[in-house]
Amino acid sequence: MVRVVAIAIEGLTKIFDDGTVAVDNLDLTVASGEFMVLLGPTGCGKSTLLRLVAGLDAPTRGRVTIDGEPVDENTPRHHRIAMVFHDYALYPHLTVAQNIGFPLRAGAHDPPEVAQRIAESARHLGIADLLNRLPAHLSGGQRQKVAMARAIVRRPEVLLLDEPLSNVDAGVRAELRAEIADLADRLEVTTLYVTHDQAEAMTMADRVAVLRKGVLQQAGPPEVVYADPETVFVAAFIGVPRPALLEAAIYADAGSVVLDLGEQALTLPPDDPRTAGLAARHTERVTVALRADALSVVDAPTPGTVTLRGEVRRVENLGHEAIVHLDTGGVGTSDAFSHLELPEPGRLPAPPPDAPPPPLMQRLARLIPHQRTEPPAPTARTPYGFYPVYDGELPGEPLPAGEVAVRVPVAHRPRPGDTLTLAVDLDRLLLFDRAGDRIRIDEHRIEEGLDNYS
Ligand SMILES: Nc1ncnc2c1ncn2[C@@H]1O[C@H](COP(=O)(O)OP(=O)(O)OP(=O)(O)O)[C@@H](O)[C@H]1O
Repeated sequence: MVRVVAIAIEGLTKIFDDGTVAVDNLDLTVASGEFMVLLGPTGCGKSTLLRLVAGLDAPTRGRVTIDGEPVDENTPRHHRIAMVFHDYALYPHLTVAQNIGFPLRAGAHDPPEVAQRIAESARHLGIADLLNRLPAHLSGGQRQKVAMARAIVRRPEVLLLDEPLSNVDAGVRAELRAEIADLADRLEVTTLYVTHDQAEAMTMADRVAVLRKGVLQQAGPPEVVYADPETVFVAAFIGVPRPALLEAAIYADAGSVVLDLGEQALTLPPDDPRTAGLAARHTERVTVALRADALSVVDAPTPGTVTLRGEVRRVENLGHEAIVHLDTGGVGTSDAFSHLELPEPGRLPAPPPDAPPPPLMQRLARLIPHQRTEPPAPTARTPYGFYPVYDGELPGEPLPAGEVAVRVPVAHRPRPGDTLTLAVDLDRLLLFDRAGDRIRIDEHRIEEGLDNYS
């Protein structure tokens, strides 16, 4: 079934008077009945975006339409939109029933209908037995349910939720997550849900939109943003434990490709399409993202398997499994290079000095011989790989050694100091360029193929 686009956000930009760019040229559509989660770190513009969708603030550029009708500051109480904030904002002197019925007070509803709507909303949230209580006599979870009941009492078509569970106890949060997602589904209401909690995003969303500094990084189903991230930021922001981000240099020679991590290298199998795709990036510096599920402990390297060695630093016993953290001797990608840095409060930082050159310059750069011997002698190795780091890229302080994490059965957990061999699943090996964008090896191969025909 083709879903109708309920919310269309086009070229939306919000620049505050002090110059803060809170939302930056954002395009996003939310289908009718869809549960879309806006996910990102604090200050990335989630709340600002929600307020623009609600018509509470005016955008600097761009527009929002709901079912084709523009939303603007003249329609802040758009009758089809309901919003819930994290602080519940209940009236302390009103009972639960009066709080839920509050949005109907000025409407054209007669008292029996109001009572019926309040009862219906309370039933949806499972709080029908609390109707005569005052908010002070409710738990945090119950208060949030009252706020939700109040939001749905007008039977909105669009529900905007701004971190509604952030003030609720951790224990109740998981339960409420499921209830809210289930409620939105039953009511077939189009929902935009803001959170910085990836567990919330992954468990509740039909699609997750990941924001960084006001810029949309990626929107897609939870399993896609997890397994197929478009930027290093998305890869690093989603997943527990966080993936290891390691500096690497690509070295291609006579059909084989090596991802050099410094103290050790991943030698990719020749004749593999992924190897062919990477060969064109000979000498390029990249970030390798390795999630725990891209790694598995093996007894010893076997032919055809790509392996890493690591020394066990820490073992976290979670009862059902253990997470083993190993030092591979690799170099962790610094914040400045990984594009993971959080915005300074109130202001976006200037673009990093190592912002990528335009594509033509990148191509030309590959043609410029770098200072190295060919083939690289072991002495040419740096902590970053075979090739010396290019000018101006080395930070003053040495970077921490790159740790990777792997899951093992508790019964087979190693001890700190043990050395393990890890097989790397090449299908889950994620590579990113210096701009933080995903290197899609197959696409690159197609591009190269086209080049050959031009
Ligand atoms: N009225 C304002 N004037 C100036 N800057 C503002 C204003 N409101 C928000 N900002 C800034 O805009 C950026 C985005 O803020 P916003 O509240 O949308 O982020 P957020 O992702 O919702 O953060 P959080 O998760 O902490 O609520 C931040 O840098 C914030 O400091």
